[in-house]
Amino acid sequence: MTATAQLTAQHKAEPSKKATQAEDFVPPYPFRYEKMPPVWKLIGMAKRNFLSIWGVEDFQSRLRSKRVFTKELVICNRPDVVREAFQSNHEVLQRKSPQMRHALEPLLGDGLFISDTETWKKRRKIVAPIIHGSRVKGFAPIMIDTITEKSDEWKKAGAGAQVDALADMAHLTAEIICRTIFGRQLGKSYAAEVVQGFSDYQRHIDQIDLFSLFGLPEWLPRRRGRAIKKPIARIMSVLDEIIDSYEALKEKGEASVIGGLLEARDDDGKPLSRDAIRSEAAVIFMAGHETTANTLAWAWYLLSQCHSVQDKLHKELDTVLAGRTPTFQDVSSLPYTKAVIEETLRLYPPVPILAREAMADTTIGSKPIPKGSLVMVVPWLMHRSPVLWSKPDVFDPDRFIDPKAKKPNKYGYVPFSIGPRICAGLQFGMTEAILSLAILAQNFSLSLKDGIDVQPVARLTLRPGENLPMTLHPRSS
Ligand code: HEM
Repeated sequence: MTATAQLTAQHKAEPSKKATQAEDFVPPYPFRYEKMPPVWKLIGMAKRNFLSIWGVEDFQSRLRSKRVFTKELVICNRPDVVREAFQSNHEVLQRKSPQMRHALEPLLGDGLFISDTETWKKRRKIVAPIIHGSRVKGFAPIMIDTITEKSDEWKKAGAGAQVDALADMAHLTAEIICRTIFGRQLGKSYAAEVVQGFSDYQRHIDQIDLFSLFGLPEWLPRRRGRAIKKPIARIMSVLDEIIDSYEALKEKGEASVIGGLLEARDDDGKPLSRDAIRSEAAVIFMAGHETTANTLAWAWYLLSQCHSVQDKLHKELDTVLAGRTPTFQDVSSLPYTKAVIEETLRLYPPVPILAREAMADTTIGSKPIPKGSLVMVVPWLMHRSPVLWSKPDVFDPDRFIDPKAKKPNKYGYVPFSIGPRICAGLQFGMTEAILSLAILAQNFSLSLKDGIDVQPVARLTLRPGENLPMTLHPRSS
C-alpha cells in the first residue's frame, strides 16, 4: 500500500453498529491509529477534522506531552491532572490558546470568552449572574414557546417530511438565544441577520493558528482576509440597532440579557461601555447556541439508531407529562431525558478540546510545564477513556442514573469545562436541551434518511457533518 493509500485507510471512520435490543450500540468515531503519523501529516489531519488526530494510546494515557515545532503540547487526561490544571493552577493556566484568541478576537473583542486576568474577572462577575442557573426559570417561558413553534412547524410539515435535523436545531437554539438576549420582539426580528453574520464569520476563521505553532510573536498580523470584515461590521451594526431600540421596546417584566448588561454596574458603580456590551452580547450568542444545537442534533441521531433508548425516553415523557407541554418545574422530573442529554454530551462533547496557554512556568503531576506551553483537556479523549468508563464507546444513558453504575468524576466528565472558567450558561444549556428534547420527542420520532453515513467532525465545535437528513414521524400516527 502507498503512503497516501495507507493514510486514507487510516482516516476511514469506524462504522457504527446499529443497535438491537440485545446488543450495545456503538455510534461512529474516527479511526484510531496505533502508530503515530509524522507531525506534518497530523497537522493536515487536524485542519480537516480535529478528532482524527488521536491514537489508541491517547485515550488511555494520564498525562502526555508532544513537541509540535516550537510548542510543548501537554494533554491532561485523568481527573487528578485535570483538577490540577484547571482548578489549582487556574491563575497560570487561565489564558485561552493563541489559536482560540486569534480566531475570535476580531468578533468578541475583550469579551469574557477569550479574555483573562483582570478583564476576565470583572466581566465574569457581571455576565455570569445574568445567565446564572437562578435566572433560568425566568427564561424558560421563552424557551418553551420557541420550541413549541418548532413542534408546530414540524406538525405542519406532516408525516414523512424530510428535515435537516442539524439546521433545524441550529435555527431553534439561535431563536431561543436571540429572544433571550434581546427580548422576544427584537430577538424575533433580528435572529435571521445575527445567525447569518455569525455563520459567515465562522466560515472564514482558521482552526489552527500555524503562526503560534511556529513560535511567531503575538503581534504579527494573522492572515484572515478581507472576507471576515464584512460579517463583523454587519453583526456590530445589528447589535447597535438592537441596543438603541432596546429602551423603547423593552418588554415589561420579562428577563433579557441585554437589559441585564445595560443595567449592570461594576465595583466602582460604572456601567459597561457600548463596546463591552456588544462584545458580551456576541459572546453569549456565540457560546450559547451552536453547542446546544449540536447536542440536540446528536441526540436525534443516537435515538434514531437505538430504539431501546428511544422507547424508554417516550415512556418517561408519556408517563410524567401525559400529553401536556412541559414547564420549567417538570425538568427535574425527567431524569431519563436528562440522562440522554448527558450521555450525548459524553460521546459527542460540543467543545471537544479545551486548550490553555501557560502564562508562567508551572508543573502538573510533577511534570515541569514551561511558560508558553499549550495545556489541553480533551473531553473527546477523557469521555471515552477505558480507564474511566465501562464500555466507553457504547451509547448507554443508564450509566448516568443507574444507582449501581460508577458516578462520573466531576473532573473526568467535563462537557462544560471545569474550574473557575466553567461554562457560565451550564444550567441554561441543560434546561434548554432537556425542554427541547422533551417537547419534540413527545410529539415526534425521527429516522435517519437511508444511505446517510454520519461521522463526527470537529472544527470550532463537534458536529455530525454538514447536515443531518432525517424523516419526521408524528407519534400519534
Ligand atoms: C450544551 C450546551 C453548552 C455546552 C456543552 C457548553 C460548553 C462550554 C465550554 C466547554 C466552555 C469553556 C470553553 C473553553 O474553556 O474553551 C463554555 C464557556 C462558556 N459558555 Fe457554554 N456551553 C453550553 C451552553 C451555553 C449557553 C446556553 C450559554 C449562554 C446562555 C453559554 C455561555 C458560556 C460562556 C459565557 C462561556 C465563557 C465562560 C468563561 O470563560 O468564563 N454556554 N461553554
